[in-house]
Amino acid sequence: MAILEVKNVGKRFGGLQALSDVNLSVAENSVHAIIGPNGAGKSTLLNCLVGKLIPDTGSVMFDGQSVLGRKPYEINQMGISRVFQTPEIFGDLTVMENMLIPCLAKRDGAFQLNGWSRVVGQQDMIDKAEEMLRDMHMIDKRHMHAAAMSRGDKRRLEIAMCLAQDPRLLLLDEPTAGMARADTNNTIDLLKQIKDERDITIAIIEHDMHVVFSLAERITVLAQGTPLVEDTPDRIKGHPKVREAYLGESQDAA
Ligand SMILES: Nc1ncnc2c1ncn2[C@@H]1O[C@H](COP(=O)(O)OP(=O)(O)OP(=O)(O)O)[C@@H](O)[C@H]1O
Repeated sequence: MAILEVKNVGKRFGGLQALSDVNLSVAENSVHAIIGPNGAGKSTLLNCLVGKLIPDTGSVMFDGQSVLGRKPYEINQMGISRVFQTPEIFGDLTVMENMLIPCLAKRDGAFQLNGWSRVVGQQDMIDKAEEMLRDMHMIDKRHMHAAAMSRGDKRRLEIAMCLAQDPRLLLLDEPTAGMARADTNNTIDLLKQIKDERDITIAIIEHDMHVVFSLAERITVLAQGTPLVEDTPDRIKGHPKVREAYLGESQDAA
């Protein structure tokens, strides 16, 4: 069963048709990758899923409900969490303080600026944040300032913050961009662990074909704003249209 159904989505920026007739069906509990050359429309599509952009045409249904016209925080509350290309964490706060923010937001519906005062003495919030850090193998870093961590650990923290909201769909926008190979491999292992241990669907935009082929069960290839092909990783690897439009760009991918 599909948890996310995108039908005939189009988006124009002035004279540029960034997306046209995009259809995408993401099966529940799968890992679905969206790949394509630079400028293919991947980020625009993701932005249409989370309420940052409103498509000109088409529909986006999550778990049978339309996300169109909803604000990003409402879509987040429906169960869609997004991890950005650049980790969105609070560098001046400790790892534990960062973790408490989504825990509070989940409980209260939104994070309030006076939220900290309400954490004091609330052991259940602290327990939840610690449990998440333990799950993500970050408990020993809980007193560290987030800014002092490696790029891989920042990404790990951001993913942990998304998971604390118990999303049903996790959207990852180039989660390994700018990472060294060791951090990339750790992120692959982390995402595999998340997939194995949770009732969650993952949609991932990624340029690194090692990441895509390590994780994805289905792949949609976008080119010039429209899906070129959708198939299993094995079939995508050998698909002549894909090689021509995308994989030909990278020797790694062949
Ligand atoms: N806010 C905007 N205003 C005008 N044009 C935009 C805007 N956002 C994206 N575009 C254009 O839309 C097209 C698709 O961009 P998009 O960022 O979605 O591609 P992408 O596949 O994510 O590329 P990349 O892999 O380089 O991140 C590009 O030509 C881009 O310049």
